[in-house]
Amino acid sequence: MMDIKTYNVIAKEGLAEFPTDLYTVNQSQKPQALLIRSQDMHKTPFGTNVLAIARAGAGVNNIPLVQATSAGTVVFNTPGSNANAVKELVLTMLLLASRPVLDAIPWAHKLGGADVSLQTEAGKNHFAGSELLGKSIGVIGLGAVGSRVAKAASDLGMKVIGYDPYISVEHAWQLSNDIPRAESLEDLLAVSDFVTVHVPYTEKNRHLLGKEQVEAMKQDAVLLNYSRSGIVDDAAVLAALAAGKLRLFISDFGTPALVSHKKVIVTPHLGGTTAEAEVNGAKMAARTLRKYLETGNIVNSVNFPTVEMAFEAPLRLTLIHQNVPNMVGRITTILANYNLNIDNMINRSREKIAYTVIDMATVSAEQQAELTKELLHIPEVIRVRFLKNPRA
Ligand SMILES: NC(=O)c1ccc[n+]([C@@H]2O[C@H](COP(=O)([O-])OP(=O)(O)OC[C@H]3O[C@@H](n4cnc5c(N)ncnc54)[C@H](O)[C@@H]3O)[C@@H](O)[C@H]2O)c1
Ligand SMILES: O=C(O)CC[C@@H](O)C(=O)O
Repeated sequence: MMDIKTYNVIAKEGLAEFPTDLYTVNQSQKPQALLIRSQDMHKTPFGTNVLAIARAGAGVNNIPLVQATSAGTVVFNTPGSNANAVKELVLTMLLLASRPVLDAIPWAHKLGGADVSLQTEAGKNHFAGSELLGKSIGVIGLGAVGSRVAKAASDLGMKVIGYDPYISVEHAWQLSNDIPRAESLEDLLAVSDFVTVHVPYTEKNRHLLGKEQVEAMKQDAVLLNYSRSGIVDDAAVLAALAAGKLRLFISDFGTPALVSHKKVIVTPHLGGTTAEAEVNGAKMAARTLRKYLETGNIVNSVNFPTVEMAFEAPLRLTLIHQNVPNMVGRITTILANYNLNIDNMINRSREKIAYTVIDMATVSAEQQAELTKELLHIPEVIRVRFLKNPRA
């Protein structure tokens, strides 16, 4: 039995992916894996018993990746699982930024008496808005969310300009050729009536939109942050608003200064919060965890290489080790000393970490224990697991 510990609200459809004959959920003090959403794992200690952490969602800045990697804990996310939800909320906010319905609705509900329609016609011009058609929007980050926002804005008749110097081949293919790419962030900021940012939070992206970038924006531009707190320098935006620059700042990440400001609209980290996205993310996270725990295969990891090898032999040995020369040689020498024949093998690395998967015929539990001990004796080996193939 393996135990999965959850943090935050995880959709029941995701938890149902764990068969009860193989898994328990939240039953052990030493779980094999964690399934989380926004839980701050920088402040939540987890032991080396944790083989993997799956984040149902995109952003992984809530997880100490360097610490997890050196402990041999594989971290996964669920790319794209909530991208449509974020896209739809960004569209909602673009429309709300253009049509003052948030003020108009309470006004309309206060009207009374026999002449509601007369009062309506007399007062409605206070709530005249503008249209998105023909306005320009700069989309920073053209991944799962940004590429969808760019397409939807273009479908609404907006002039879209994108910026993503690190775009993946997959997302580049998805993006229409009609959407021009800015050479630099400054080029995008100079021409955009709306600027929306969809990049991950990393040290490099901290204050990607800082004082200089806010100053480079159009006088009446609207800035949206549905990425992460810290990617936009909120203080720089507040200073700009105080100086009469920018029409509106819309953020999914409130602070005391933001929530009390008249030219700021805050949503409570709602971008990925729809019933559909929560189910998508939880199911995807659970399936990714099961794949790793049961077969050792790694997909959608943010700190380990992708490794997929069909599990056909009776037994699989997986090793997490430092990415240094001659590891495979040292590992296979130990196996040869036990006279073990290798059926299939794969070795992949990512930065400082490497992962080796070796398929072989069955060996006894005793021999597995001996081998594990001996392999862990190699100083650069971090974790050793034997997995039994249930179908062999
Ligand atoms: N508000 C929410 O609830 C919510 C929901 C989903 C995602 N997010 C946030 O949005 C981020 C993006 O999500 P995604 O699913 O699109 O991720 P993604 O990985 O598919 O896309 C991110 C894109 O940003 C690009 N990028 C990175 N740094 C950049 C930079 N400096 N300039 C321009 N482009 C840059 C990458 O090349 C990539 O294409 C997540 O990391 C997460 O923090 C928030
Ligand atoms: O779990 C959530 O509700 C938010 C997820 C979102 O911020 C993400 O990064 O995917």
